[in-house]
Amino acid sequence: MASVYDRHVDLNGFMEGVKKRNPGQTEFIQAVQEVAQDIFEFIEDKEEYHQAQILRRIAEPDRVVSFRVCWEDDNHNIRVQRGWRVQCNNAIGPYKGGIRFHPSVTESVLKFLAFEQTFKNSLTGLPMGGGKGGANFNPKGKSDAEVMRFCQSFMTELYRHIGPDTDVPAGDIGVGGREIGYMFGQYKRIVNRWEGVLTGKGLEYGGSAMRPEATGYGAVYFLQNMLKHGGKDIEGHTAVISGSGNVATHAAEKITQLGGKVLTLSDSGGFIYDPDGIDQEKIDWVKHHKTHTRGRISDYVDHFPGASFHGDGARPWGVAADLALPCATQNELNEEEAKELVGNGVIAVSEGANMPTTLEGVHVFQEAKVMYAPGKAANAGGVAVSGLEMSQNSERISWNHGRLGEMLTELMEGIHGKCVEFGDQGDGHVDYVKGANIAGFKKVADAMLAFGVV
Ligand SMILES: NC(=O)C1=CN([C@@H]2O[C@H](COP(=O)(O)OP(=O)(O)OC[C@H]3O[C@@H](n4cnc5c(N)ncnc54)[C@H](OP(=O)(O)O)[C@@H]3O)[C@@H](O)[C@H]2O)C=CC1
Ligand SMILES: O=C(O)CCC(=O)C(=O)O
Repeated sequence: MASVYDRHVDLNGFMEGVKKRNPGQTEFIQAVQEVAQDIFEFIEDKEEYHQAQILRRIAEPDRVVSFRVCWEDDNHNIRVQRGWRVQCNNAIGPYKGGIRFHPSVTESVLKFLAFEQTFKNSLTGLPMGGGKGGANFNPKGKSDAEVMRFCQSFMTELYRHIGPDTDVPAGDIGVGGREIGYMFGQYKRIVNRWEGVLTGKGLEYGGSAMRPEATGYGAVYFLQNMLKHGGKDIEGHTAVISGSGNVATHAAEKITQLGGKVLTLSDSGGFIYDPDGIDQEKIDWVKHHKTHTRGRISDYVDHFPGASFHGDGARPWGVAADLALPCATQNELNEEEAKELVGNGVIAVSEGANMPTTLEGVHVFQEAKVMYAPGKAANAGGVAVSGLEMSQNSERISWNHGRLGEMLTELMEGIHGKCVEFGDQGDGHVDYVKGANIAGFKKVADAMLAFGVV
């Protein structure tokens, strides 16, 4: 059997090695598999990448830090959670990527996210490496005081592993403005320095205008670029969106602003279908309900009676629409659901979430030649605006909403262009998965080559 160090090891041999070294880490293995198939094709005749074992090295995080997070709930019970920071690759800049608080968080989930982030951050063109962190803590149902105590305890360990030129975390599922505030306050208290160590901060203390909107808006700008490339537009088209958090609500807002009609939103309890369209007033209600009241999407139908709620964790992919934007979580759109979307005539899919489509689902979109944008390209607007927040903090300046909006639009156009450059199939179709994987890989790989064996 070929060794993983063999120049001629094939994709299967490589993946066997990944599986052996990461037993049971299904999400991480899935993310590596999705990238490896394109990279193997790309490096076929590029001896330098083989000799330097670049892909093998990128698929091994620089380090995984795991730690205990101990905190006290409102009833004075001592609670123990596990926290992690996965620092995947810092070849092109400090580690950068969000923090997720959700009961489903495992080392495998964070390793997949940090691996994806490495390629995504490279695609932005900004100097940011890839990392991700989090804890198996569920903020749902917790009081503000409990969330604060948890965040402070989490940062009391995390602070020693991060820094403005080392690793700059941000938000993700379960981590929004409130959590970033508590974590930033604790970091500042411990190190006695104000520095841009987190992004997604409040505007009052060094945050960037446009960061809350950036991921959702960016996913729609990417969609707009794809449609334009195919001679189409968002205006007059219907869209199904999953999730009802930061990414989903801002994606819905931008689709609506551009003349599209959003039919669905969801959460882990199920989805709402509103045949009249989820307009700005309804989106504002959802934003407030999820962020401030911290309620459920099912409550939507009590306020907007034209809509229906489909419970038991149902997902919206059976609703016929022209556009689909999965914006909730990983593996939330499977092969059957992809077939259903294709059967209903979906034109384009833009992933606001990270790896929301299973590998089998991706193949369905690819075979049907649907315009399909993987998360690492489509949702890169969030981290790109985080990169701009880092620049603003370093320079002690602040750009306004309008300027940042222009920069986000340009950045998404640039990412789309890179995907086309490496993913153009020559028959008018663009394989955006391949384009994103190769463009993201090449920059990181070339930087690693420059460093020698480190
Ligand atoms: N925030 C950002 O800037 C970026 C986020 N992303 C990705 O976008 C996705 C959404 O993140 P974000 O909007 O920030 O997170 P939020 O916490 O704001 O919202 C998450 C949404 O997804 C739903 N959800 C979470 N887990 C599940 C699940 N297991 N099944 C069904 N629904 C679920 C939540 O429902 P419920 O309330 O029931 O939990 C909620 O509606 C994630 O994949 C994230 O990694 C990507 C790039 C940047
Ligand atoms: O803004 C950031 O640094 C992180 C965003 C993120 O976690 C992501 O792109 O998945």
